[in-house]
Amino acid sequence: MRLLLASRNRKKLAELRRILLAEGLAGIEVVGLDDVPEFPEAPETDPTFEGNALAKARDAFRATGLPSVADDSGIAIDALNGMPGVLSARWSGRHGDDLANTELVLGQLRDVPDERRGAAFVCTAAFVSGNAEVVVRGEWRGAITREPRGANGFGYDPVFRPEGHDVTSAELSPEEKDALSHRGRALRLLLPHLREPARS
Ligand SMILES: O=P(O)(O)OP(=O)(O)OP(=O)(O)OC[C@H]1O[C@@H](n2cnc3c(O)ncnc32)[C@H](O)[C@@H]1O
Ligand SMILES: [Mg+2]
Repeated sequence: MRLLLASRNRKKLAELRRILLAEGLAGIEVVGLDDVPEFPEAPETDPTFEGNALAKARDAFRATGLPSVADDSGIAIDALNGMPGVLSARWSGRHGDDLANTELVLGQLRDVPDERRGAAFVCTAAFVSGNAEVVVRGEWRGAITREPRGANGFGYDPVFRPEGHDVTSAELSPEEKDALSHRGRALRLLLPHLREPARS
């Protein structure tokens, strides 16, 4: 069976691929959007991670006929009432500009004391195939630092210090991040559903 990972974010795609391959999905070949003919993608307009993930996975399944996984994710900052949330990728106004997005968040939190800098990474993963639609959610709590640190990962990783750690998630190794992260948690919840159709 071929499984399509429907993301345009190269670094997110690499994480999705890495997490799934680490789980040893026998009989499943993981492909990305670059491996299938291009298709129109609806804008991500839903106010919830779940709604956007499902829309992305449905688009991909409808266009390709391949069982498809989509991930809608972001960071929810307590002191910003849960924002940027679903707007995380374009918080600064420029989609995918990780540097501008993190700089903006650091500026918005400049006067927020350490004990109120809590945040959570959220990942919802949706799986759509011929006979099933499943959506799961993984969360990873931590705090927003005062300066970026570390070169691994992407997005807000350099300014996110996971609970129980003294380093940012951009200072964790890829394997450490996957073991703890919102994305790792969500995908591991999805695994039993992915294995199901591979047997039939
Ligand atoms: O929609 P696709 O094509 O998958 O790619 P995207 O980058 O637009 O993805 P989202 O709409 O789900 O937005 C997710 C944003 O949230 C942030 N984010 C999500 N997971 C993250 C992680 O593990 N580490 C750091 N930042 C993350 C990062 O800024 C992402 O661009
Ligand atoms: Mg997106």
